[in-house]
Amino acid sequence: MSKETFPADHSGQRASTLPYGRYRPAPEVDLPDRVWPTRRITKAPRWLSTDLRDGNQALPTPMDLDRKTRMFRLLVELGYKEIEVGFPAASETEFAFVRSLIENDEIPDDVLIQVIVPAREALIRRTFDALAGAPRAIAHLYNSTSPAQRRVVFGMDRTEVEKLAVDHARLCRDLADRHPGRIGFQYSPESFSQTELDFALRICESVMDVWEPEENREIILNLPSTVECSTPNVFADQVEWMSRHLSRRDHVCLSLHPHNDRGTAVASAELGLLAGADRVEGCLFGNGERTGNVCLTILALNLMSQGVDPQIDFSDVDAVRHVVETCTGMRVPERYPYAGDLVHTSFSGSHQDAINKGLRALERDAAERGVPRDTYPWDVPYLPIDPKDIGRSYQAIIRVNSQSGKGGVDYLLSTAHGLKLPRGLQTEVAALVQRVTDGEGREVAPDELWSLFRAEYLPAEPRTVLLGHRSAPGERGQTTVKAEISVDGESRALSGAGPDLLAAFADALAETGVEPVVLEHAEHPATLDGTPGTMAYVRTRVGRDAFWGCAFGPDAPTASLRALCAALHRHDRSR
Ligand SMILES: CC(=O)SCCNC(=O)CCNC(=O)[C@H](O)C(C)(C)COP(=O)(O)OP(=O)(O)OC[C@H]1O[C@@H](n2cnc3c(N)ncnc32)[C@H](O)[C@@H]1OP(=O)(O)O
Ligand SMILES: CC(C)C(=O)C(=O)O
Ligand SMILES: [Mg+2]
Repeated sequence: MSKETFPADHSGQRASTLPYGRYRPAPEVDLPDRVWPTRRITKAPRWLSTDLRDGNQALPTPMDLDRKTRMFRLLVELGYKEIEVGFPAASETEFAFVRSLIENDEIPDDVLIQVIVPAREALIRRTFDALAGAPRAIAHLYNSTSPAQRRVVFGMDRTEVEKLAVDHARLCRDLADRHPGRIGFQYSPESFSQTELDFALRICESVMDVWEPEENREIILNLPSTVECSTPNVFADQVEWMSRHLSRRDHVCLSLHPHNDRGTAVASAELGLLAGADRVEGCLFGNGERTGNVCLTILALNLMSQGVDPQIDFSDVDAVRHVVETCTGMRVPERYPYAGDLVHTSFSGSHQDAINKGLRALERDAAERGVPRDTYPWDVPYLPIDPKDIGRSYQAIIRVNSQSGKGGVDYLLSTAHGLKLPRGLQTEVAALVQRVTDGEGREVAPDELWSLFRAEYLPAEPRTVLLGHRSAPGERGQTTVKAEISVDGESRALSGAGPDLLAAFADALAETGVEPVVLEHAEHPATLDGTPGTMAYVRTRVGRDAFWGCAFGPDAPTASLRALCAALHRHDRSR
């Protein structure tokens, strides 16, 4: 036994040349009695889709009027009740889109549109112009608050930035008071996640002093991680701290707007909800600035996977993906949670085996308990949810390459062709397929797998063909058989006896010079090329070797005897 320490020390791991010393860790939040780690998410938050704003502003080619309209209709259909429809002061297209929604009566009564505007007078006035005639809307005012933004973008100190927010909040209120419809307010201290908490609180409080939230006049305070810059637990601390310190909390809807710079926007949103947030802003499939906004699809389906109703209809996630890809010109990658092409697909053998067994167990248990399969509690290894629940078929769940094993092969042959291969045969077919996948370094498609199987085990023209047979009970419980076969085109009549029909046929075949011994036999009802009948599998020893053969027939006896002939055919071929 080696005297080396185990686990091996990592002294061989070298310091990188990355300039990590340039970066500072996110400050910790002083919140020793934080409660978010002990909580659970038990209901859907309020959702806001910002696909038409943050998503749109991040596209190489922003959506035109038609695409924006298509996206808006999709969001309504999915069940979003708060939709940020744009930045009307940004461009003619943005302005025209808001106008078209209002003028064409596109906004259902139970849907609130939101429009964003920075703390700049001309842009605020233009934004309210865009809202003319809207019975209800949310005006979303923002300005950045972090030290870096105060210093380099605004060249202002804290007091000046606070005044910027307050003055423009006041303008929003004046314009809203003159608007005939009902305008709600949202304020975002942009770059909240990089802002000192005491300043974020102070500026939110000052804006609230202007907007005066009260019973039936809620305002939304939206906490963006404009740039995600800490682990999600730190973000959760920031949110809990704000939630606890805000005055008028009962009249504030606390909203989150996580970006995904560190790849943890989903975790940040989830922990932020535990920390007391009421609402999440994000985009379908995580579209948005840089690495995107938090993905609304993942958040919703994560809830579903925990037994919580997300209140958004992702029952056909591929259709949603199609519309989003068409409207944005962006592609959802293969490994994207829930919606990527490969995320419900398994190539590796042990995964396929477990999925195959898990799906069969589910079918069996549901049937035994008389519960419809689609409502039976889901517990299939390697599949966090039933792909069918989000409108995906099982077709691509298992794909066969050199990493695959018998479970995968069995799954494909059983789902596509209704075969129930005996275990030993599964192993053999898997090895046959491996020779192609490994040898040629490629995947074998379901149709090719079927062709390979048929060519090997279901020979169209076996050497020995069963032309007919009759069986009868014989002496001492034996079965006798009279069979007519042709070998290499030459007809022969044979007879034999044995403990069952197959053994009797094997006995009869001895007259042809072979002496097969039936080792295993299985059969089940099946349909081949549209014809109903029986599929049979026979493993027989001939000499020192054993061979599987399979055959289809109109009835079980015929299929079984033909399967024995198929096994002999393989024996002959092997010589
Ligand atoms: C984090 C976010 O996603 S916020 C949303 C950002 N979305 C967008 O920027 C998309 C739409 N934007 C636009 O169309 C344009 O940038 C416009 C119309 C808003 C403004 O365009 P311009 O007037 O040419 O200004 P530009 O964007 O180049 O510069 C921003 C100016 O506004 C100031 N500013 C930026 N944000 C804010 C804010 N929230 N409140 C007040 N002033 C702001 C900057 O300091 C800068 O001022 P300066 O010109 O005195 O230096
Ligand atoms: C909420 C707004 C201002 C935003 O998109 C952000 O901060 O990321
Ligand atoms: Mg954003």
